[in-house]
Amino acid sequence: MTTPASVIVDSAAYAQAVEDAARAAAAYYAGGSSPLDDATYDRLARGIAAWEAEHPDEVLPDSPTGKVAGGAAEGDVPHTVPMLSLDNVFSPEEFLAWTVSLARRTGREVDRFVVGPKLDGLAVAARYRAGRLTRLITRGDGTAGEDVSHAIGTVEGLPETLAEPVTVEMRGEILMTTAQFEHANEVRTGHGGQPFANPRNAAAGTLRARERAYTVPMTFFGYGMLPLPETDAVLAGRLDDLAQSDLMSMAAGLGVHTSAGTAVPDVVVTTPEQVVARVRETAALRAELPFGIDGIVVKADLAADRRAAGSGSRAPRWAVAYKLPAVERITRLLEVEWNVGRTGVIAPRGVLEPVVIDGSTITYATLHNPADITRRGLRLGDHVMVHRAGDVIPRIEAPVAHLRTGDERPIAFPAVCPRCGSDIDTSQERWRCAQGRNCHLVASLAYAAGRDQLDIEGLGATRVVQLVEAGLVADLADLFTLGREQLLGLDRMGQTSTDNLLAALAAAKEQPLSRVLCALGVRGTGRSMSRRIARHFATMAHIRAADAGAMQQVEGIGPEKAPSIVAEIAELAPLIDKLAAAGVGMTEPGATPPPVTGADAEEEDGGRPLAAPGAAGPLAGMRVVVTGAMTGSLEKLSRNEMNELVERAGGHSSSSVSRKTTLVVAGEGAGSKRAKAEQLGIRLATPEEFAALVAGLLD
Ligand SMILES: NC(=O)c1ccc[n+]([C@@H]2O[C@H](COP(=O)([O-])OP(=O)(O)OC[C@H]3O[C@@H](n4cnc5c(N)ncnc54)[C@H](O)[C@@H]3O)[C@@H](O)[C@H]2O)c1
Ligand SMILES: [Zn+2]
Repeated sequence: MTTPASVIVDSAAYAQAVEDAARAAAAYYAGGSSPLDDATYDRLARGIAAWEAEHPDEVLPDSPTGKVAGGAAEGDVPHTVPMLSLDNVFSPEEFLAWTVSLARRTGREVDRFVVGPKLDGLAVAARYRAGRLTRLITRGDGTAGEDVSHAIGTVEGLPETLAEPVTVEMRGEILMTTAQFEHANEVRTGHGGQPFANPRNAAAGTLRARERAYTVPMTFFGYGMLPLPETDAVLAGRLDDLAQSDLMSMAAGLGVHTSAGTAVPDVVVTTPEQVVARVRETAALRAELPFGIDGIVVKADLAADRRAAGSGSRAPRWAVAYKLPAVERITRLLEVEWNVGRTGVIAPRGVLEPVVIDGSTITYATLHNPADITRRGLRLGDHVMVHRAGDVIPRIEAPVAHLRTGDERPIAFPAVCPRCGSDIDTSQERWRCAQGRNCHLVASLAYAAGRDQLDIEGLGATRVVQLVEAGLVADLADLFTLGREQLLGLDRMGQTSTDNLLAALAAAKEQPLSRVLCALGVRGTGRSMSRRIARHFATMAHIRAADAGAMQQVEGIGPEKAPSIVAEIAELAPLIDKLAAAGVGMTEPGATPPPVTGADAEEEDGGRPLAAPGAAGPLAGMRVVVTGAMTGSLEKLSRNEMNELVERAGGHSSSSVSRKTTLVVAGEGAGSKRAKAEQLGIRLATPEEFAALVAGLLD
């Protein structure tokens, strides 16, 4: 898979692209955050190169094409041997083609390859004189780099003295491990700074910063060693002749950190097929590595092969980077959702503008906890760097602060548990519902007691919490066996409130099946779906006997929903039994059970079409929408109760007006729905007219 190129259509677009690329690369190499993610930058760079190939006379001097670091970095300390970039391949085919063209150029096959991780940091040259680290230099433009010796002593794996007093230059990558990155961001934001977008960025920024009130550690991985002009001739000769793999063993022996101790050490193989196999192994390990890699580097191992291949001005010909798909993209943070886990942990989750990372569309990313959001300084609407590797949950790293428009909004933290409404324990970084594991129970009981379900007056969230905490209620059915004495024993429960609650519970037992079903909170069945199921089956026994096929006979339940509803009802069997035993109603007044269906039944009645359920009543076959404020005898009815009334009268209630709608009950203040009904020529009724229509069903 090659990164597609941006398409550049004319000179003006080309000039703009060059400017954008130069600005991005300057930020990227300086450790500021680039406005582009790597995939976007690479697409732009390829577009630029493609346009230049067609218009060689119009190439601008600032073009990144063919330059180390895209021409965006520089320095004033000359390198003894240029520090180059690497050419890229993206597939086994491209890699094989690379080996073939290399063999053609050198007139020989490469004998041995060394295959290792392409570490995602920045290249440095570390000069050791008589075994002491004297100078640290960045890659810069490849011929000269920047002196960053001030960082000596803060880079793990890059010792200040070697095991032997040799004069050599170590080359390698400086990066931050994931743990170092997290630490660095904590320290940095603790000092009032903006968090870094990702570990690479953090390493680049940290390495170049000269004066800072704090130091944060980084890690070095050596991948090259060469003589300096002062190196004695014997050693210089040896270094020039050693295989890459032997050089690295020697570096490790001198005390320098290399990939050797990691899960993806450099390995020596002899065939291109073995290289490809190793690439696959490394890619599979990527997500679990404690440091970032953006590919695999393949090098000719033997000095003779390297000499024969030589180098171009931008990259050596004896090595190539097998790139892995980018794991980071920049997208926007649209919302933050707060989800309560099984143990009551309240975790924020970012809703993203969908973005494709490594072939999957990502719409959510974890945000850890509120403190983390504060630390990262995130706001809604921010552009954020999103990281996703393998099956690991995508995470938001940091806002790309300079892309802010001023329209970003602060992220609101919940004041009470978003599920059950209880207090939140904020004493730890991970917030928890004060109800802990009982949160779910409190939430489901409060829901069941709600006005549109069992309508148990006096049983709000606070009272539910009290009952649960006192250990009196462990499920919905326990409510109906509560005794007077038990209730009186609770705080703030006097005679009157106890009597009222007991009366409300007794009344709840008389609720129709539709409300009991709704109170059970079966996933995918809200108020209107519960009503349809209850009217269709008429009794709980019929609902429980229904298989997925029978469940699909209910309007609005398709082949996807039916099995999960059936399964959940089966799961709820013990609770339903307990409710029935406590005297809770299990029938829907006015509904008749469907005739027996299934193979047997069909034979018996010769395939006769089933009678449409609930087809009787003044509104039989009608689709009714209720809108505006109800008045007169309907004044006290909630919207849910109105819908119930419509369905008891044999109609079908709906919340939006369409061509299928047959009647719109428009009360005071009815707006757009009324207008739409008029426009479509649908019959309108005032609340009074409607009340007359269903008079027989009103108390
Ligand atoms: N987001 C942006 O705005 C932006 C801008 C510029 C460049 N970039 C990214 O930078 C990359 C190209 O940059 P580049 O030319 O600096 O590097 P490169 O990816 O072409 O590879 C060369 C570098 O690989 C490194 N490397 C890691 N492990 C190595 C190993 N085992 N052996 C040898 N070298 C190893 C060295 O630092 C070396 O300099 C692209 O991925 C591009 O997307 C991004
Ligand atoms: Zn809760």
